Amino acid sequence: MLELDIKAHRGQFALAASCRLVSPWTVLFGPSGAGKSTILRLIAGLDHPDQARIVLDDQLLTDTASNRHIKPGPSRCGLVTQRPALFPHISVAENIGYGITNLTSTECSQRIESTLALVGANDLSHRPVHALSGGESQRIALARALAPQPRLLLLDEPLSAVGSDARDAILSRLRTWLAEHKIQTILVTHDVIDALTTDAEVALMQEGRITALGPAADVLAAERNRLLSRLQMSQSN
Ligand SMILES: Nc1ncnc2c1ncn2[C@@H]1O[C@H](COP(=O)(O)OP(=O)(O)OP(=O)(O)O)[C@@H](O)[C@H]1O
Repeated sequence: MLELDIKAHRGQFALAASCRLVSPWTVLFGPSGAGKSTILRLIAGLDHPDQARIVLDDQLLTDTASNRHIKPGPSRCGLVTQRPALFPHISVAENIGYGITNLTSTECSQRIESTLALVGANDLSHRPVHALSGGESQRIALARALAPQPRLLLLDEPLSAVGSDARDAILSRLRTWLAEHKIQTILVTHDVIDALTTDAEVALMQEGRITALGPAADVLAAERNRLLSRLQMSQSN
């Protein structure tokens, strides 16, 4: 369970979010500029809040009142941003192995291989980073965040440049793997279908606030109906 109570300002934008995410897989949905990326960066500890208390199960990640926080990095959470920033001077495999600690080199190689399989990218293992396409870079950035097996994973539109069939396959494998490893995950997506097909708990964010939280079919009922009527209109034209 992830408990959030966060207040922050960015220029004119005010974020004030208070909620308890109990589902292991939450989709954070909302219009552009609602504050989705901002809240993920605050949870990851990369930005300073005005005030925050963030607790993951029994672990206090941030508490501004007592001035305590766990520093950003794999020991706090994994974060995949919209624009993957891979290390350009090392190989794909080395990028993925970067955050892995406490494993022998054989175990580390196995972990890299199995993580590459999860994102459907075993053939990219020895590629130089500069030779990756946008979608391939996103897969490797996702694998790099998964490899240390953090307790919390924050995914900000991680597969937006990957085609829909491949994305569905990766998300489906990922759901199973995350459940097996008990990794709580927040996924930001603009895609209603991603949220509906993964049967997610959805947090709706609008103007810096969480305005609804519940099963995708309830929270996204209006979006789903809009999508269906667009499909019907396109079929009748
Ligand atoms: N450093 C900053 N200074 C001023 N305004 C900022 C800053 N960072 C973010 N904002 C503003 O905060 C708001 C929320 O931005 P954020 O990137 O979190 O939205 P988002 O929901 O992730 O949007 P999108 O879906 O387009 O990625 C936006 O209006 C943005 O312009």
